[in-house]
Amino acid sequence: MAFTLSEIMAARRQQSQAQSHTQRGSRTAVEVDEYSTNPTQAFTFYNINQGRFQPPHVHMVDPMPHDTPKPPGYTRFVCISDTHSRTDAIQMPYGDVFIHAGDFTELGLPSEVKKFNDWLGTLPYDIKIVIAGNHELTFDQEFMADLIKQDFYYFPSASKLKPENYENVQSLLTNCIYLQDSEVTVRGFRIYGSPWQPWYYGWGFNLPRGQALLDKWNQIPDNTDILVTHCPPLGFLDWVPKKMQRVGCMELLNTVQRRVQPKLHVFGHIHEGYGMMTDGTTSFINASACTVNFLPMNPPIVFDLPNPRTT
Ligand SMILES: Nc1nc2c(ncn2[C@@H]2O[C@H](COP(=O)(O)O)[C@@H](O)[C@H]2O)c(=O)[nH]1
Ligand SMILES: [Mn+2]
Ligand SMILES: [Mn+2]
Repeated sequence: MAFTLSEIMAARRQQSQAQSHTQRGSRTAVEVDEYSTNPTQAFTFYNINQGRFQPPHVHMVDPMPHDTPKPPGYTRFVCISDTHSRTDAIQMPYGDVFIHAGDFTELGLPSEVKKFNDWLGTLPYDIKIVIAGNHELTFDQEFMADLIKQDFYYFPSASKLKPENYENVQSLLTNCIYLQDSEVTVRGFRIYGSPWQPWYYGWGFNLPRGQALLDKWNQIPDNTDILVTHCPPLGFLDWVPKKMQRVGCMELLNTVQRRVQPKLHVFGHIHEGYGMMTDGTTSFINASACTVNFLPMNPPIVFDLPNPRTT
């Protein structure tokens, strides 16, 4: 891939801007990036994960073993995602706060949501936080309205659903706190959740890359401690090997690194990206339980954070 001199100069300007924001610890409003619609090219162009920050803090992190003792004064987060109605064999570790980053069903059918909620009811955590993903079709009311207009053409297996069965589908989640472009404070941590992701074959909560997604990320409060999204940010656990593509969201990356700077960002969606990384400020967890073949093989990832001081 060849870049012109002016493109290289523009990338350098962007890099040094990002670097000086990081050094000063300042937070800036995020604008749509000119390479937003081509994330694989943007990853190379901006040298994300290597040249954007000096010294390079970005690296993979080995998830903590589940039997690691929790230090006093810490809260343990148990992160999972993309369980796709396959929770039966999953071994859940000790922890305080459960976080599920979406795709807990295959199609968002009320029967699947009830089954997931029953499973949540068996889990021992003090607090359980859940967001939706693109597979929770019924949680996206606008998507369902369009699906009816198209006579369920793209999702015939959802055609037996009647609006009265799913209009209030969130109310079936009685055993958790459900976040949808909203936040909750638990144990002093501000947690924000959002289900949106870049358009891919017209599933639920799909939006075009660029301004439409940035409008959603702009709703994330500056002082969020833990961000939960369904999709990854560009360059972090977002590689799709079979397509040789980076598919994370550029505007989400810039929102996380330049404005919000949460301690922890939990997501899923790209099953192949299961694992953990850090950029020195934020720890990134792709908690996809299912592999690319939809087998629930990946264990939940646990993460400890010191309890915020309350004065
Ligand atoms: N090339 C892309 N592949 C994508 C994208 N979004 C998802 N995927 C692939 O699908 C699986 C499963 O995702 P799910 O939402 O259906 O559970 C994921 O692991 C990827 O392989 C995309 O935007 N581009
Ligand atoms: Mn999934
Ligand atoms: Mn998904």
